[in-house]
Amino acid sequence: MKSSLMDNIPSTPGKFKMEKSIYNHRFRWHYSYLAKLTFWSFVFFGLIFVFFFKSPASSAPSSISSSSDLSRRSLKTRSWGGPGWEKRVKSSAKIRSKTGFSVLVTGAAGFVGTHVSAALKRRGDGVLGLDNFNDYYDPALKRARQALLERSGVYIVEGDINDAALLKKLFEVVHFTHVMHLAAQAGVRYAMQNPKSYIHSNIAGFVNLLEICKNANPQPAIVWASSSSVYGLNTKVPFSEKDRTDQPASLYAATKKAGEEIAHTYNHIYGLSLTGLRFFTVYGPWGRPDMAYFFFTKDILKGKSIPIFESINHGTVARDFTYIDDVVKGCLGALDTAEKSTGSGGKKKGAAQLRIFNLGNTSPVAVSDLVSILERLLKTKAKRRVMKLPRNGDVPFTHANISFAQKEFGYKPTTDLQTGMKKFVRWYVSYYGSGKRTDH
Ligand SMILES: O=C(O)[C@H]1O[C@H](OP(=O)(O)OP(=O)(O)OC[C@H]2O[C@@H](n3ccc(=O)[nH]c3=O)[C@H](O)[C@@H]2O)[C@H](O)[C@@H](O)[C@H]1O
Repeated sequence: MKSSLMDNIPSTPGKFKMEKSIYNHRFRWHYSYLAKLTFWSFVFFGLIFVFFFKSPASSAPSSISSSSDLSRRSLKTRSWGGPGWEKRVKSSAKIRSKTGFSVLVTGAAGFVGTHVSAALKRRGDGVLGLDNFNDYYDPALKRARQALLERSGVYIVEGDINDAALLKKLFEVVHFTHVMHLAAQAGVRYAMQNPKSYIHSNIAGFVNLLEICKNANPQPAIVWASSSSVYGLNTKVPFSEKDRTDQPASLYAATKKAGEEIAHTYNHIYGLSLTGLRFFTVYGPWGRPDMAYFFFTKDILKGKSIPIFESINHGTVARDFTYIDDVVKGCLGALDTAEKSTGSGGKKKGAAQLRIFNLGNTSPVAVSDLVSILERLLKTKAKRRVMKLPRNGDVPFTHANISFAQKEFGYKPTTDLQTGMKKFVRWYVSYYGSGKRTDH
């Protein structure tokens, strides 16, 4: 008898210890009632599930909808999707001049991204930003840059370049003519601490973006940030685009070099127009706190000692420091001379443009001279701690030959380190005060 009761009642049998003969009818009634309840509960929760996971704000291709992804997405409310969001995206990307572009700027809350976005917007291009606001350095600075851009009409979508669904959606909402791809894991030395972040952003993220661009119709032209670090252990100076770049000294450099090779592949197979820009130690207002000139400034003001690297036999370590406004001009020049991609819907129709340019200053300065400039501007003596260049991926010097960029789009840097640092220090003091704040 017990077994038949168990057969009939699928759940919590202990609650139903009753005599079959007397309660037979009641049982059947309970059973059918429970079955209906269970059925409608399934329908109800099923509808809730469909509503939350299949709404436009969270639509994702099956490739990324593993259970862990789903739970992560359900915990973090999507910050994109919906009619209001699409309206904002369209308005930000709207071209406001006769010959303007519609540009997706990845890494728009980053240092170079913010300046480039503002410059494009100023001249009437439509600009939509994308940034994941990661905490590699103080996200508050990225938020402040975002606020700055918002005031000039640039909206930054919060998301990662690895998010295929988001990128796809952006290209559905806007027919971007250009992509200015500046999102990356930056920093040479940090690659030893967090190597995976470089693979995630600089390789996987770049490929993800190229996959979306190759399928877009029309395909955009892409200008993206490579790095002077690709020259690695090259000793021929000044560095020319024709020089060898097969000896990277850091994983950061290796991922940027990989990006250049990946760009070649997408250009070759799919007809994407691709221009890589090798930036040389870019500095200026709203800069990156992980860079030496930035934390030297902070530490000099605080009276903390600063490590100054020197190469073998007390040789100077030098950089071709390049001021942000000059780099922005280079970025715009590259965008303006970028030819259209030739493919559509993932198919190549003809040969497309593939370029690499150095964007440097062509006058390297020793790091110890940078410190002297900062001392003068800050009116404070630095506590110098000179030390041997650690084995951290840093190279002893960089020096750009910029004749190719000059020839192609008239690139001509005009700001020397003294002048540029003056502007940086003025911004730094107005933003952080003269050294008391410690939150960066
Ligand atoms: O051109 C690039 O493509 C790269 O430029 C930048 O790298 P770098 O040129 O290495 O700049 P940065 O770290 O400011 O060090 C400057 C100098 O200070 C020296 N340095 C550094 C730290 C220290 O404690 N002491 C020191 O002497 C150090 O040895 C170096 O000589 C970007 O960070 C990078 O993301 C990438 O864009």
